[in-house]
Amino acid sequence: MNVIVVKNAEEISKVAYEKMVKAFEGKAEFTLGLATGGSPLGIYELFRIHKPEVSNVITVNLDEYVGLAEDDQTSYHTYMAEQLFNHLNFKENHLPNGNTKNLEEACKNYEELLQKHPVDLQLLGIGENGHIAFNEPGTPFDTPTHIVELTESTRNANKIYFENEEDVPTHAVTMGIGSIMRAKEIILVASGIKKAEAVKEMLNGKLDINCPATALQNHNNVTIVVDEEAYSLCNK
Ligand SMILES: N[C@@H]1[C@@H](O)[C@H](O)[C@@H](COP(=O)(O)O)O[C@@H]1O
Repeated sequence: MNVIVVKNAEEISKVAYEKMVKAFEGKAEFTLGLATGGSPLGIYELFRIHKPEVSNVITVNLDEYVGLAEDDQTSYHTYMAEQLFNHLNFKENHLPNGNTKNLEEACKNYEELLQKHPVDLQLLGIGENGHIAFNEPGTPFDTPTHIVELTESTRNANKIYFENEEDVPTHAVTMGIGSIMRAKEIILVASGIKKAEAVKEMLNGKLDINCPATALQNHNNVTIVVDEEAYSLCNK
């Protein structure tokens, strides 16, 4: 894995943004995999400031909570609309459907979409427990898009986005590790000391389903962009 260590979150966003734009500019069509959470916010801000040409870009997001209406303030649909889709004219935008009675079918449909539009570049964050998208520890590395029950640790980390703790959904629909690994290129961003343990495991640990991000060791085109704090436990 190619590792770029920079000073802080702002620098991470700059490096990731520039790599992403370079990848899709001038391409007839490009499928860009996007992520939510705190980590990509600075990247999306740069998109809003610089407004690159994205009419050739189809976006596919990693995941969505189960049981929230698309226009719910805390859904990932709303997050993406507010951060990006209301500001730039992408060719198409897709997120998994977590608000349906037939979640199995929603997973199947999303996997079909990914087969139709293979991801050229996938942006990822990493959870404190090493999860990628919502693939929690214990998820086999070949899983397609599926329904997950969120761990206490993930619900805890994400509760800041909800008014009440009990509002944090218990389940989500997520691209699987198998789906993510099919992306031709992956950029993972992580900043801050809270991510240091997960980053260390991902880079220095053995392949282990208990740290989903270690799966990335098997991918041939991954760039990890981290700040000094997130990298601080590596090689120690
Ligand atoms: N489903 C998202 C992940 O895609 C994200 O990478 C992770 C880290 O979030 P943050 O960037 O806020 O630390 O949180 C959530 O669980």
